[in-house]
Amino acid sequence: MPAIEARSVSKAFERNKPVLNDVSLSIEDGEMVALIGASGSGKSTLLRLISGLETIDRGSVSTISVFDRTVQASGGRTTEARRIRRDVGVIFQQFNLVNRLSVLRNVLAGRLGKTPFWRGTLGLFTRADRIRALQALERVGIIDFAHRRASRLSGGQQQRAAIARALTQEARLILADEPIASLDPASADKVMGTLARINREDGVTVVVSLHQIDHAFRHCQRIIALKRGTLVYDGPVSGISRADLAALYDSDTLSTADMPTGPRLVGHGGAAPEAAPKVAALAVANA
Ligand SMILES: Nc1ncnc2c1ncn2[C@@H]1O[C@H](COP(=O)(O)OP(=O)(O)OP(=O)(O)O)[C@@H](O)[C@H]1O
Repeated sequence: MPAIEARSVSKAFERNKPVLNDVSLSIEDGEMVALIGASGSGKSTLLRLISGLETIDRGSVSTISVFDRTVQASGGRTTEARRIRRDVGVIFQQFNLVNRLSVLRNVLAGRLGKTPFWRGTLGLFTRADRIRALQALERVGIIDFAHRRASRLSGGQQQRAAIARALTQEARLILADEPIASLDPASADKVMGTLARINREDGVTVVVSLHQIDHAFRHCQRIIALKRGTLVYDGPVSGISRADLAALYDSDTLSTADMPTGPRLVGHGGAAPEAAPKVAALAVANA
């Protein structure tokens, strides 16, 4: 079953200014996919549409399904979208934790979708939920900070707390929108390594938008590239070249640090995409 199925997705915030233009893609359960593209290419918008945080254009033929349940259709969010969100963990660049609450309380928020409303508002989580949250904190390596205020964690630690929240939620799909954009290289490595491990060990599908292409090469098996709202590449990381990347970013000065020198993949449990890569489209979009 595909984790995500998007058909002819278009989105415009202003009339005649499409931010996404007829984007179709299918991501299998268990894949770890990097979403890349220059600033403003539509990565966040696509992730927000998949998670149901944004709505497709009214009257458009776009459809988006998550685990075979329709999130967007007939020009709007479906009534199911809210329920589907229980299976989807969303991680943003700006660590979306509640600063004044403890790390543990933030992580327990992952249980809210599965907790009766009155219990959740009073913070009355079950013992099983607390154990689950502590186990998640242990897995992401920040159990020692469980009772610390979220605001007192470093950016990388906050991002790992957000991953622990998704684990506690038992998310089957994690959508991470530039989760390492504001982190130093070592913290970025830890966050990406944590996402890759969860993907590998738990089979959680991960779609992560990135500006740091080297991380896409190191941790992901498949790349989907957007250029000015159009999907221009969808295929294995091994199928994308320096020239393709230069075309994608309109740059002939890509840093060598952006390209891998060794093996491109680290151990990964996801399924390989079968669709032929659409490298040719890059040249067209760049023309
Ligand atoms: N709520 C909004 N209202 C109006 N325009 C928006 C809104 N959200 C995004 N946009 C516009 O849509 C375009 C795509 O934005 P988006 O954030 O999806 O790109 P991105 O590829 O994620 O960029 P970045 O890498 O800089 O985060 C941009 O031109 C942006 O200004």
